[in-house]
Amino acid sequence: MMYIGGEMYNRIEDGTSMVGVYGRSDGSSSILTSNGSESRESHQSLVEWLNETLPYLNLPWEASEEELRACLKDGTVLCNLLNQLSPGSMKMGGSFELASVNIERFLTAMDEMALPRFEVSDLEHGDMIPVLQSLKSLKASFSDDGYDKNTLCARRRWSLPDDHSKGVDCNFNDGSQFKEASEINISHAKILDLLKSNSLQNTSTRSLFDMLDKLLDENVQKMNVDMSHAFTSILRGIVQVVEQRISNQAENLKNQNILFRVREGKYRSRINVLETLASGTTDEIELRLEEKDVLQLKREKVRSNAELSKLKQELEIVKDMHEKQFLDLESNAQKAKDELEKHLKDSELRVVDSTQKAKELEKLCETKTKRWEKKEQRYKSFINHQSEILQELKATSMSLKHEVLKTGENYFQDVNYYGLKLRGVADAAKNYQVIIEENRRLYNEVQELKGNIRVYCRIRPFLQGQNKNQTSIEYTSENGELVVANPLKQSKDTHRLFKFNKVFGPSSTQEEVFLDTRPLIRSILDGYNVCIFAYGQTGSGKTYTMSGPSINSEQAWGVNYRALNDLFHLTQSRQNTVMYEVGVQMVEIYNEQVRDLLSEDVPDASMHCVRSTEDVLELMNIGLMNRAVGATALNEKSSRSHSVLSVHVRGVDVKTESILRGSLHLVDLAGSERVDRSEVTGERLREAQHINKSLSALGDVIFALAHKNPHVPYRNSKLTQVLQNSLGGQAKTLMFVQINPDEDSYAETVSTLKFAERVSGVELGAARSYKEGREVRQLMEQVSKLKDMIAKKEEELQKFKNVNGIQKRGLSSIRFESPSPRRHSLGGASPNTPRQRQGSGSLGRTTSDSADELRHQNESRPSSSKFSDSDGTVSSGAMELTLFPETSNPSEMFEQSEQNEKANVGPSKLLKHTTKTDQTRPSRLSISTTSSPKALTSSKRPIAGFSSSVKSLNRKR
Ligand SMILES: Nc1ncnc2c1ncn2[C@@H]1O[C@H](COP(=O)(O)OP(=O)(O)OP(=O)(O)O)[C@@H](O)[C@H]1O
Repeated sequence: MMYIGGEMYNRIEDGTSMVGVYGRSDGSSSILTSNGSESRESHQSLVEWLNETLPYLNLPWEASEEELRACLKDGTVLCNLLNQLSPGSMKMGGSFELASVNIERFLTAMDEMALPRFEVSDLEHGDMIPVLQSLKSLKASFSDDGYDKNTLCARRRWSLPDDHSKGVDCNFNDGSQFKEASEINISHAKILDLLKSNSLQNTSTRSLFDMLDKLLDENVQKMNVDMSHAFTSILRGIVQVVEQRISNQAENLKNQNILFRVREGKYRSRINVLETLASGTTDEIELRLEEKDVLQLKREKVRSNAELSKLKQELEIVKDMHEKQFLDLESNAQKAKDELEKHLKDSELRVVDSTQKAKELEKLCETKTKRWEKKEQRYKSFINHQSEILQELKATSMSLKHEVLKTGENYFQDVNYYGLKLRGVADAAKNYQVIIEENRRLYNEVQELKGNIRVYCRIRPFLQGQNKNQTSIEYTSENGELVVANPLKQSKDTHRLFKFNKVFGPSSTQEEVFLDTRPLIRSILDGYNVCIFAYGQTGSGKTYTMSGPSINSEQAWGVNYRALNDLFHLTQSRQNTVMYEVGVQMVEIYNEQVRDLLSEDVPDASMHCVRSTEDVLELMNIGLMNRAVGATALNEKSSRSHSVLSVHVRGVDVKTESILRGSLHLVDLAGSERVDRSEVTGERLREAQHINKSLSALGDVIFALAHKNPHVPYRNSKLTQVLQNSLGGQAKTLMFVQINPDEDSYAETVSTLKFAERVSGVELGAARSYKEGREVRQLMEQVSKLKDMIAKKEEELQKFKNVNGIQKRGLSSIRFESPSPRRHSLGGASPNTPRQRQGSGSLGRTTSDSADELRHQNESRPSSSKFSDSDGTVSSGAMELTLFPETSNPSEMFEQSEQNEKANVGPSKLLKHTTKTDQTRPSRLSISTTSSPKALTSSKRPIAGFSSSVKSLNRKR
């Protein structure tokens, strides 16, 4: 567009300059000057025309070029001239306007009219011909024979008011408005207004093209639908104007061509006139004029001819040029038209395209805008939320900081506080063990004073093949606490707490167990009666605790061996002050029958004097071998009987000759489990029933003792009869409660522990030692002598009765009144007397001796009445006598011991020995159930009281 516009513009200029060239060529100037008259004529006509147009000029008719220059130099005249020709076409800036500005404004107008122009310098100080030529052209344009259309057209072009101070384009005020409009992107309405006001007509072609360019370049992208229509309209308007101009130009050119032809004709006619003049009047001239003039004329003619031919040539050239120019212009116009149309189509397509794109863009923009708005909203809310959270976090962090600081302070305070406390605790902990020991000792002492039955609990370790994880033992403590729980039921109710004097865990050794038992055992050397029994279900370790798994290893020894071993050591260490005698009995209660374990052929308890540990071991071996052992599902070697090992000690103080008597009963009870669990039938079932019966009788006795009942049912079983002295008397009693740790035994364990708990609450009263002083002994001897005397007197009396029948009745009545020795020995009113407890105190004595003793015992033990047997058939005291016999005359026991010593035999040999000797001299230590010859031959001398009592027991079964 620019190119086309620019080209067109140049063409027009070229055209103009051609005109100028035509007007201002040196040739023409010389022609004008050479043709003085015509030149003058034209000069004069120009001056004339100027004066006519602007009368105030009042130029002289023959005004020189310099005069004209002076007149036209400031440009005002030129502008006024145009204003005069086309009134109001030029806005005059007044006297302040610069000359160059006025001239330029004039020249621009000339350009627009496609009239030849001149240079400002020409007017100022150069050649005036171009100036004059230009004015002449102007004059010709506005002359009557000139082309009014052009004039009108030209007039239209520069007739609008203009801001002359804005340079070349400033002439076209509306064009500049368009330019501005395009530059500032004027509104559609404004563009349309411009179109309607037809201002485009007055805009230069170049400006139009510029405008178009800018519109296309800058606004097509931004254009919306409405704008695109306006834009199309503008384009159409511009194209129409350009077309119109091109056609005008073409018209102009045609007119100029015609003008040139007219002029050519004129020049031709003039040339003809001049030729005619030259040929027709030669003679006259020659005649009339002087030869000088003729020559001058000839020269002028030649020159005119030359000039004419030159003019012709020039005319031809100009003609050709014009034609060529015309053709060029036409073709250019056509090209421009085509290109413009093409451009228009392109523009339209682009506009449509742009419109579509704009629509799409608009839609896209809308959706994007919406999306962005949504996003913005979301971000805003997110940021708000975040800032709220941040605030909260800040607040939290502050509070946390405070809290941390506070906690830190508290922590340090606490640390200091607890440090102090800890120091206190550490100090206390140092003494804790000591205090615990002290507490235990004190507790035991209190228990001792109260006479409580001590209870030690021992937990058997898991045996091989048992699952160690399935235990019912939850907790054990040093101070005798034990918690059992049912592992099959996971609730708190299943947890049970028991408290005993001591709890030995599975890892406790035999030695540890004995160490806690030893003080008790040792007390028998001080004259106390001690009973230790082991209670628990089958396989819970009763035999293990009491006897140990093997007698061959000292480490494995149970309480029995260790106790006797310890006693021997003690008796030896004390032998300078006290002379001790130790006798041992071992029986078992099987199916409610008492059986001696040390003498096969003697069914009742036989006493065996022992002097060393070896003696004891030998005796026990015999006892263990004789013990009834049966196989059950629970324990292969489960003993089905209660075994009782009794140790009797008699000590004589060397200095005071006072006598100490103490006894120790070590009882290994049969398994306490229920019958149904033993899975036994027949004989085994009967055994189990007996065992259970005796154990429940034991429980009843303990229950009666715990409640301090006036009646204690000792007689309900052999076991309770055997243990009567230990349970009800003023003895020291210790029970080992044995438990299995496995979960299967939970029920048995709990029932065992419950039983043990009841036992531990039983108070027997403070234990008392039996010490017999010399005086008492002397008195007893006196009593014995007196008894002997009475007996003699009775014998004499009997003889006398036999002699005198009359006196027989009276004697009988006396005998009836006197208490029966047997009755006394069997317990009578006070079976629990010391003599009865000693049992063997009546061994080898007469019934009168027994009666004396009984009397003595009644005096010394009035409180024993509570154990009296109401029916008088057999008393627990009788059992006491049989199992825990005491020789009233210790020398008998020593006598026997000495005999053994002389024979240099141990307990087993003693058995044999006694077997042999007892046939002739029954031992006082031996016990038999009957006084039959068989019994007498069974190595021990039968004890009347014991025999009868055992018989009675067996009868009771
Ligand atoms: N403390 C223990 N350490 C190691 N093994 C033990 C312990 N206690 C018991 N045992 C073992 O457990 C098994 C059963 O023990 P024991 O025979 O002493 O039980 P019991 O209660 O006497 O049985 P029963 O009522 O049938 O006589 C034995 O093999 C024994 O060696």
